[in-house]
Amino acid sequence: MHALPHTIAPDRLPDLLRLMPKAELHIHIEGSLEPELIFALAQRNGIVLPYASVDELRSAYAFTNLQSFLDIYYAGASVLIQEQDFYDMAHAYFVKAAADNVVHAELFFDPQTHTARGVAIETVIKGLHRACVDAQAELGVSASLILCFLRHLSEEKAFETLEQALPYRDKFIGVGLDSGEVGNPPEKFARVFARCRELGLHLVAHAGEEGPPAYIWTALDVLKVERIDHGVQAIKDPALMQRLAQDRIALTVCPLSNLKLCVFPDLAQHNLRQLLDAGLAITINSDDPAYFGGYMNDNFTQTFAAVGMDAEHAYTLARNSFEASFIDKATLGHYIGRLDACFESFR
Ligand SMILES: Nc1ncnc2[nH]cnc12
Ligand SMILES: [Zn+2]
Repeated sequence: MHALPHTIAPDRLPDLLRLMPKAELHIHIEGSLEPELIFALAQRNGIVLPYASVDELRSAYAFTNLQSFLDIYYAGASVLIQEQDFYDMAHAYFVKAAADNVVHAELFFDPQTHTARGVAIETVIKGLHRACVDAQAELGVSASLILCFLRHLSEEKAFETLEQALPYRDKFIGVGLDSGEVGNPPEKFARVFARCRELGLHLVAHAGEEGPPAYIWTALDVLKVERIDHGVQAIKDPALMQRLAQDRIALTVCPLSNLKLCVFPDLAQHNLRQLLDAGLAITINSDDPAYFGGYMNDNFTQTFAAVGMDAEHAYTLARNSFEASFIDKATLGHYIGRLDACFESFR
């Protein structure tokens, strides 16, 4: 039975958005590294940063597009050396996620950002995985890992990374595709995604963040992904909109990220509500919260205020986040039950 969210008074909407259980499906764990932790890890590892202070680093966070962000994001990740560093980063994220009533999270990580600096993939995966296990035990947050290939690098490098990761196959549930989109279409990674599919891994890809609808089509038809990360450019292609709606392909949309990377000039002009009202399986996510000025509840409350959505939209977005996740049927039923109970308590 569905809850009846439309009976909830509008002035209670911000509380509802904050308190409702939700899943986060698009978070780059390296993008959760706050400036304070960057400085603490730099000190712990004897690394000299090209910034004098936390404030100076934070003031460099003024981006004009995806690449201007990626340059500073990869530099920030250079302080991650030991397994404990990866653990501490992910643990800090889980504490923030739990405070936002995120009850399930699927974390992207970029192994090539670390292996290129001589950090073993074992160090990366073991640190992150231990934090996932502890998130469940300490915070009641279920979590899993999705390994992302950097699309500005070659498919051969992606294959090498997959080989290095396979001894830890039980510690990640899928693969994704991220980094600079334009000029690096999904089909560049056709063979490595086919191999990951044979291995039974879940498949997702960033597509249509800055890149054209054609990249969303090839992510679906060539890579055979189960979700599209971002995907907001789909609005330009009615046939694609129809395909996404019909096949219930979820889009993991990240409103504050799109704002900070100038995909939309302001939040009021974000197309999330149009995509949702067109029947697409839209979810709200934070992408790189330490860089874009907000975690999950900031994304929800600011987007709702800017585009004028109601409790019905809130319910649909939270429900979509669970239905689009890679959790098993029993856990899905449990989380939907908690979501319905939350909405009932607001009536
Ligand atoms: N928004 C984004 N797009 C592509 N690659 C990313 N890596 C981290 N954040 C990203
Ligand atoms: Zn992303």
